[in-house]
Amino acid sequence: MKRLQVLRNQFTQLKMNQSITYLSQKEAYESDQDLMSNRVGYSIDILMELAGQSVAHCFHHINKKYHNQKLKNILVICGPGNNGGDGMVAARHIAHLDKAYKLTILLLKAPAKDFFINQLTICKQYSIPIKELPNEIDVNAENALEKIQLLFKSYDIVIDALFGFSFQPPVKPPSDIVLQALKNVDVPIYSVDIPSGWDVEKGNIHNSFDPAYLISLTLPKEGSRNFKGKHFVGGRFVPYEFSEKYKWVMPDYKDNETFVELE
Ligand SMILES: NC(=O)C1=CN([C@@H]2O[C@H](COP(=O)(O)OP(=O)(O)OC[C@H]3O[C@@H](n4cnc5c(N)ncnc54)[C@H](O)[C@@H]3O)[C@@H](O)[C@H]2O)[C@H](O)CC1
Ligand SMILES: [K+]
Repeated sequence: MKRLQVLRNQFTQLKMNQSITYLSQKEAYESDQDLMSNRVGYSIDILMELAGQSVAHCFHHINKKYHNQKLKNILVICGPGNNGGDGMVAARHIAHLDKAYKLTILLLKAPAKDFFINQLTICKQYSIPIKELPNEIDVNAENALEKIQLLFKSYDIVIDALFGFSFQPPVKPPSDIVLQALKNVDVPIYSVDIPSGWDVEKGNIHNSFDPAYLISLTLPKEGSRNFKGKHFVGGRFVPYEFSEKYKWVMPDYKDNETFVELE
């Protein structure tokens, strides 16, 4: 009888995850704005903290389950927008989960906004080195691609927090060379929200890299429907009323977990 109940729960879970809602770029943007409206009351700091923490928890779960907790040396590539901010938050939460994790943040350029400067200040309290690509590598040199690939290969894992749901192709330099380098490294890549360089609605139509893992936030985006790797969602911060308001089917989170794997 108990076994039957377990199977029934698994089936419900499977059905739920298969039929959850996928968002268009516009829907992702508008619902994010709604979360931060006076009506709902979140701020970007709160949302990013929750999003980044769910990425960290999910990352740790994957590392334990699929890599025997052996991968320790982690590069977090952070882009200029909030996807990059999620990467910064995730980095310091990962630092809390196992003292053996060694994190490095790679920025494409120095951030101008106080908000990101503050995020990096917190990361410094965790002794996370913060590198800027132009200080590491001359991106205009002939061998720049090779050098970036070598840099990436010196880590066990790369977390891709370069672009999220606001990405508009075509990709501009120097991000183009970074995406190209990611295509040629064989370390596991974890993408935050959407694999960078993918069209948010049409998927990998610009021949970008294919990450091993994707951690979508709030809900997956249309472009990730045909994602072939292991797909997770972190979004256990969206008020229940959003399901009703937007006719969303949200994933079913278990116990006290902040992420869920899509089957
Ligand atoms: N509700 C949620 O799920 C939350 C998600 N969060 C994260 O926020 C990002 C979206 O953030 P946003 O700042 O709007 O944009 P991006 O990070 O995607 O990047 C914008 C950044 O990138 C530049 N850019 C755009 N296209 C290109 C291009 N072709 N080439 C080069 N550069 C490009 C643009 O100029 C901007 O500077 C979402 O995905 C989540 O990860 C929140 O953190 C919390 C709530
Ligand atoms: K990304």
